[in-house]
Amino acid sequence: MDDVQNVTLPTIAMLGAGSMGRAILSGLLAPGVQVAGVRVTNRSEARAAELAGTPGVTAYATETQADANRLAVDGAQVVIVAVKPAMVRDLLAEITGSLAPGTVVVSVAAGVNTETMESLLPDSVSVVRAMPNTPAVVGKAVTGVSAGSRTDPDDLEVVRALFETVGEVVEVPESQLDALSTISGSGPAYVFLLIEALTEAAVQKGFTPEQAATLVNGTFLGASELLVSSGEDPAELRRRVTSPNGTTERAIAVLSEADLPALFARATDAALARARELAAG
Ligand SMILES: NC(=O)C1=CN([C@@H]2O[C@H](COP(=O)(O)OP(=O)(O)OC[C@H]3O[C@@H](n4cnc5c(N)ncnc54)[C@H](OP(=O)(O)O)[C@@H]3O)[C@@H](O)[C@H]2O)C=CC1
Ligand SMILES: O=C(O)[C@@H]1CCC=N1
Repeated sequence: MDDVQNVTLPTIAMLGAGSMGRAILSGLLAPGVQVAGVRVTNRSEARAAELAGTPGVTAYATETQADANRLAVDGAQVVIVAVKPAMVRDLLAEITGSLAPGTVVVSVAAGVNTETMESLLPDSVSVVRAMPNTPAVVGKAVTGVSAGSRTDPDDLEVVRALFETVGEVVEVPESQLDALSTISGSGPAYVFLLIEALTEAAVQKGFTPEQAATLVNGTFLGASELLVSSGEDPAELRRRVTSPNGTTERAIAVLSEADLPALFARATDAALARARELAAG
């Protein structure tokens, strides 16, 4: 991701311009990324209209143009499906007749597996699943990608290049993609929850909301950068903050009572169970 210069991508159709669709679009439209063309569809006209003015983008709203999705995929080499999981099957049924042989359909939808999607599309179309996360907006996504049964290495390379425009890409077997989603797909929400909680504690201690945001956001950013740039074990970095018999030790003792590893295991198990419900349709 550090060098997205000279990336050339084929014509892409993005179906669904919600949180995730727009986050991916921000990477595709970044300087240095050459895309043969970008077509975007969205159900509501308001969001499509916001994007319609973007240079290089053609936007359609299904609300006002019934064949918007079919128009967008016609001639596109890569189709990104970024609607809610419950809508994926209907959307694929809608576009199946408009896909050219060799098109790569990439779904970012949680749960819905490639076998289901392949069964709804022609044999000549390859299906890939991707699980990005919202830091794509700032070029810091982590995206898991998994090939379907009809995906050849070139297809996967295109998908990798596409998601590298918004961050890092990790290839995993599809059997692990829902688990990956519970970690990095949902992960930004866990981090924001921790930030919200620590900010609330700061405000309770008398800091203004602005001061609290500076203290907490700066601490998360600084700690993350320290972790990544030092390459050290987070447990060791934590120990360096925790002076023997000091203040942090008391705080960590309280936090440890909550058994955070067990709590995160339960939370991610719950997310995984939901992915399986979504897979069932
Ligand atoms: N949010 C996240 O962090 C992540 C989400 N995902 C996946 O991304 C997908 C989208 O999630 P998210 O962006 O959060 O959801 P949103 O509800 O924000 O986005 C979905 C978008 O799809 C549009 N839409 C609905 N039906 C159609 C249609 N038939 N044709 C074209 N557009 C349509 C909606 O339009 P309207 O303006 O009318 O609502 C909406 O803008 C989900 O499958 C989710 O599992 C994956 C990884 C992370
Ligand atoms: O909550 C969801 O279902 C999606 C998938 C991962 C992140 N957001």
